[in-house]
Amino acid sequence: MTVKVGVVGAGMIGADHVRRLTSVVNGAEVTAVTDIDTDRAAEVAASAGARVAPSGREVIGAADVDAVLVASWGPAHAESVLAAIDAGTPVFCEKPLATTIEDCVRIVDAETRHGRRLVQVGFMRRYDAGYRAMRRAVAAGEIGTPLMAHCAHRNPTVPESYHSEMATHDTAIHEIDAVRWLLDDEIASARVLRPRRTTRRFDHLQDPQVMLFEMLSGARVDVEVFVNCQYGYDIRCEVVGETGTVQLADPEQPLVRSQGRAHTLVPQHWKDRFGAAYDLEIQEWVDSVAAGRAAGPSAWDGYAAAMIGDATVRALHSGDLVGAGVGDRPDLYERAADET
Ligand SMILES: NC(=O)C1=CN([C@@H]2O[C@H](COP(=O)(O)OP(=O)(O)OC[C@H]3O[C@@H](n4cnc5c(N)ncnc54)[C@H](O)[C@@H]3O)[C@@H](O)[C@H]2O)C=CC1
Ligand SMILES: O=C1[C@@H](O)[C@H](O)[C@@H](O)[C@H](O)[C@H]1O
Repeated sequence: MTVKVGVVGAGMIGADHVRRLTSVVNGAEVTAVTDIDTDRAAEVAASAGARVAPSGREVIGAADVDAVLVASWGPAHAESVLAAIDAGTPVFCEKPLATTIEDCVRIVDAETRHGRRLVQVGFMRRYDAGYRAMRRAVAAGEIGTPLMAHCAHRNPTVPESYHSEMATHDTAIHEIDAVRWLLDDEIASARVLRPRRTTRRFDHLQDPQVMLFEMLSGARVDVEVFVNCQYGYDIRCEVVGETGTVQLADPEQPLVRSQGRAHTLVPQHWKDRFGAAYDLEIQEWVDSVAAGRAAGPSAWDGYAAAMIGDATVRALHSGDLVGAGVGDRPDLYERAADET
């Protein structure tokens, strides 16, 4: 079966996913593309030989669309995801699932009423070979009971429109999901430390930030977010257990020895660092649609990340310890131990 995909949002990552669906992934074809920027939609649709649709309404539920990929701006995600659930259409939604808790709850409720999972959220770390190896090591008990995790998320620079809350909602949201999944645990509370600010920042931006999470098990997680680190895109993670540690491996790069120096390259962009993970994420999504069973990060994971994100932002502003209050996972979202 070839899965016919309709795309809502053809910006930077939307266009990259269209390229991926068209020339990397097996078993998929892009049939329709929409974007509020109609020139952009036309250009990206042409690159895939797809039709241009005037809005999401002409994509979601259309006869030539088996599944929908949502890569519009965060505030527009909920409308498309809810429309897809209403049409009974599988939907891949880039992170965040939605930008308000209320919309995340609406999505979880709609999917629960539907009775079958349709939504996958774009937390691509779960498809990265290094993170998968770490999760296998933790799950196999190789490091004993996890006690702590240390993470860092560094971007070289961000545009001026990036503000302090985005360090959580846009950036650390990946670590929030990754540690819940790596440790098979839930985040219970958050605190945020404000280190000395880099001078290479905008006045409105607290950068870096250090987020401190306590898991329900009592394990502690620290996440450094530093989005103007200048030197590259650098993602780090180490889980410390009772009898050992497991550390995220950097993607393989050649080590060059030349002119008395040894050096290797640091990726400059998330597209390069996680390119293979995005490929696998979209391939596994297409495969799950073809098989008729949703897998991967769920709407519940998107909701949980939003709850924890809100608590983290409140902690940033107040300086207090703030409870996340995620609550119990509904039965629909219980997952098999080997699932992503
Ligand atoms: N998983 C990951 O690592 C990444 C995820 N993202 C997420 O992907 C989403 C898109 O990000 P970018 O591509 O970087 O942004 P972008 O600004 O390049 O693209 C967003 C596109 O959505 C369009 N759009 C906005 N509202 C729309 C609507 N109602 N209907 C149709 N199109 C609409 C805009 O015109 C724009 O072309 C965001 O949610 C972002 O957080 C972005 C980068 C990396
Ligand atoms: O999702 C992403 C961006 O939206 C975000 O702005 C970056 O900080 C992340 O590294 C990237 O993975």
